[in-house]
Amino acid sequence: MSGERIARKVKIEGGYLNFSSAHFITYGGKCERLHGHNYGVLVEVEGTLGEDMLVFDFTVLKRLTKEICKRLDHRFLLPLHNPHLQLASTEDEWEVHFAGKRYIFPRADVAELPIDNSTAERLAEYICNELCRELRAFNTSNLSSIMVGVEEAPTQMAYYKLSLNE
Ligand SMILES: Nc1nc2c(c(=O)[nH]1)N=C([C@H](O)[C@H](O)COP(=O)(O)OP(=O)(O)OP(=O)(O)O)CN2
Repeated sequence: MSGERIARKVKIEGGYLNFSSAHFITYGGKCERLHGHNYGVLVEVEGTLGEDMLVFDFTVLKRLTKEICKRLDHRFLLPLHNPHLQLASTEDEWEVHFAGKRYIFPRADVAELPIDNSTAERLAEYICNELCRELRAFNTSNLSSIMVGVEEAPTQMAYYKLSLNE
């Protein structure tokens, strides 16, 4: 039905939409200890019915999201733009300083993220932006928004929602 004014939503969650990563955030002038989370990811896409009566193909959305999760899985999440961390790199390693602490990470074990802190909020934003970049290869003219949720633990989740086609 063309000119449809009803908003619809598709959602993908669970399964392999997860990543297990190490991180620490800085907050309140402090830096957490290095620790890990089994992060869960959900994606919601809103829009009208497009071709074949789909808002967007679940299977494509899952594949794209899984690929992004895979790039984060079993890595240290390094926020490249954290003003409280001093970073230095060589071809093989990242060196991270905070006050008296110094970490050395093999480069192959690091996900280099263009964010200022590896909070669930920023991770949701990062994944959402990555997903939008991947979606440029598809017809998304019927979509109005995309939202990504990142769950640090079953009790705590952060969401980021982006309006599309504005
Ligand atoms: N809004 C947000 N708040 C907090 C975030 C975040 O990303 N967004 N992150 C953290 C820390 O990363 C912290 O590691 C959260 O882990 P958690 O296991 O919940 O910490 P606790 O040890 O305090 O919780 P327990 O339930 O006792 O394990 C903090 N806040």
